[in-house]
Amino acid sequence: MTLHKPKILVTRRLPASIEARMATLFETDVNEGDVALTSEDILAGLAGKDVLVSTITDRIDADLIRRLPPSVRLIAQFGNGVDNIDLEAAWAAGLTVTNTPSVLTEDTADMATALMLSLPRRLVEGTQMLLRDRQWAGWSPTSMLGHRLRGKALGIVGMGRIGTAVAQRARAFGLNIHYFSRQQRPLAVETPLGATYWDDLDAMLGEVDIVSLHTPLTRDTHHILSAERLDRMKPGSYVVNVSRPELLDETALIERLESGRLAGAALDVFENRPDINPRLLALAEANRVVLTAHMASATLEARVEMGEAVIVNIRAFMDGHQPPHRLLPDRPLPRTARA
Ligand SMILES: O=CC(=O)O
Repeated sequence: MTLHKPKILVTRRLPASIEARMATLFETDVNEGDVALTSEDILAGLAGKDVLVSTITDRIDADLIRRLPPSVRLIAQFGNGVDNIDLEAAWAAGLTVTNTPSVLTEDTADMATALMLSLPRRLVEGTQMLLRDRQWAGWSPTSMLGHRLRGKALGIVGMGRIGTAVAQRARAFGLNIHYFSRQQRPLAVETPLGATYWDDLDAMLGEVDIVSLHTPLTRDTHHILSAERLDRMKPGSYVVNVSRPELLDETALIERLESGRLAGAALDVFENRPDINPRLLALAEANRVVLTAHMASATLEARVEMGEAVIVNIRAFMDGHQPPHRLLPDRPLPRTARA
């Protein structure tokens, strides 16, 4: 049992209800500025604290971990992905690390599905025509023709919680589900989805019309959609990425979109954010890609539930219990700690 209120540093603003609850439960310092803190700012803010509440915009690398004040024993990440944290270094330093999985699964899957629909059905283009170009194409037998989703094949890379939720939605749209994953999912998962498991990603890529990435960024998955693999995709197919930008070779993707080899891409994450590659912006102008601003899990509901999960993790840990979302070294490690 803790005798004092846990002292926590929160590196970004959180929904008001979560900040209010944290203020009653903990001695809370919030980064009011709400821009990503530097390592030095994080370290200065952590003096005398018990817990670092980090988010995916913080770079928690081995150097920062080595320099943490000894009072800090928990990194309670507000987020599902933890590729911004050097987990090996954290564990080696005896720290506990938690995240907030599950609560953003459905919202992220909704967004991936919306992006998947937006490409062949020219949703953004239709809006642009009315709004930017003030043009009315109107109904005609030949105007604004897209492509039907039903009957096409979707290849999901990473059939975890989010990948499975995407498959459920895609199934309702009549897509045939294929997936590549570290492990084959049980029949109880596969059968209702009519899902086909591939243990060879290269082979799957040649069979599907849309590839959607839903794997965490680890040492093994960095550029899992490499230039060579993009070349294995069917001509005229689509890429959807709401996961992490480093899962694909962005330059190689751009080249294949520019050449017309691939029909389109819908991206929520970008290698050089916030400076999005101008070639991607030009492709967006030409309605070849749909770009959103890392907002796949951005619903108020998800953010509040993520905040609640952080609170539960902190309280359990500080009371000497196992936090429900403790990360343990039983999964592939993130590739790097990155901003
Ligand atoms: O990208 C969002 C997350 O990992 O929570």
